[in-house]
Amino acid sequence: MGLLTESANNNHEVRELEDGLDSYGTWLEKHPSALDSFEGMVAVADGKKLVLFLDYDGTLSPIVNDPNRAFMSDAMRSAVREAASLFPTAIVSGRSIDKVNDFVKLENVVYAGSHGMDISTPSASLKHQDEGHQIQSVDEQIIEVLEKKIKPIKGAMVEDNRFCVSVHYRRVNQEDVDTLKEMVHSTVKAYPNFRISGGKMVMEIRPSINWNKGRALEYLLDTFGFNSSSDFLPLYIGDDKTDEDAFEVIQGLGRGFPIIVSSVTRDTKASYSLHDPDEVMEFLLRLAKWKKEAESTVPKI
Ligand SMILES: O=P(O)(O)OC[C@H]1O[C@H](O[C@H]2O[C@H](CO)[C@@H](O)[C@H](O)[C@H]2O)[C@H](O)[C@@H](O)[C@@H]1O
Repeated sequence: MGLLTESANNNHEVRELEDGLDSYGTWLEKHPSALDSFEGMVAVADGKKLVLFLDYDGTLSPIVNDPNRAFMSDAMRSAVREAASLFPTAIVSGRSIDKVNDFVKLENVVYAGSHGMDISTPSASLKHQDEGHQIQSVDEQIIEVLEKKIKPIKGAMVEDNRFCVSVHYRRVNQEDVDTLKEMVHSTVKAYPNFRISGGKMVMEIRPSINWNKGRALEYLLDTFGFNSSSDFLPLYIGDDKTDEDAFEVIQGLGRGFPIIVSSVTRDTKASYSLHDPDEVMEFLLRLAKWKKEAESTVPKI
C-alpha cells in the first residue's frame, strides 16, 4: 500500500502524512520494521513460547469505507490459519465477537470481541465481570437514540458491537463531522455508565469499566496457561488507538513484541512497526516458516 492511499479522505490523517513525509524515516528508526528486525526478534524468541494477538480492522483487513465490507483475503486467512497452527493465537477486536468470527472464519483461534469484553475460548466464554456484575449488551435504547439523532447527517452510521457501539464518520462530509461529534457527545452524556473513545474515523461508545484490549491480553495469557511460566513472549499486532492498551501491557511485562501497523508517523507504545496488512501477512508467513524450520531441526530423541 502506498504512503498516500490509507484514509486519504481523512483530512487529519492526510495532514499527518504530509507532515510525516520527512520524518517517517526518523519514526522508523524508533519503531523499526518487524520484517527488517525479523532475525533479531526470532533470536530472542528461540526456545520461548510465542503467543500471538492480532487486531482485525486495519491489521488483518485493509481499512475500507464500508465497515460491513472489511473482508479478509483468502491469502491472509490462510496465513493466520498457518500461524495459529503453530502458536496460540487470539483475534482481539472492537467488533462484536459474532461479526469478527464471520469475517475471520477460523476455528483454531480464540476470539475476543467488543475490545476484549467478550471472549470465547474453546473451553469457556467470558463476558467481562465488573465489580461482580456481568456487563450487559449495550442498551438497545442508546443505539435507537443515537440512530435517530444522527439520521440527518449523511453518511453517518451506527454499528452495534454488542458491548460497545461505533459511530462511523468516514463517509460523512468534512463540514458535518463536528456536528456529528457534538450530537454523539450530547447523547452519551445522558448515559453516565458509558464513555467515548476514538479510533479511525469512528467514535466508540463503551462501558466506563476498567477493561480494555490490554486487560484482555493479560486474561488470555492466563487462560492459555502462561501466568506462571517465564518463557512466554506475547506478540501483538494492531493499528489503532485501542491497541495501545495492549502495547502498554507488553511494555510493562518487559517481554514480548508490540507491533503497530502504520504507514504514517504515530505516537505509539509499540516497539516495532509494519506498514500495512500485506506486511502483516508476510510477517506471519515468515514466523510460521521459522517455527517449522526450528521444529524440524530439533533432534528427535
Ligand atoms: O479493534 P478493531 O478490530 O481494529 O476494530 C476497530 C473498529 O474497526 C472497524 O472500523 C474501522 O474499520 C472500518 C472498515 O475498514 C472503517 O470503515 C472504519 O472507518 C474504521 O474505524 C469497525 O467497524 C468498528 O466497529 C471497530 O470499532
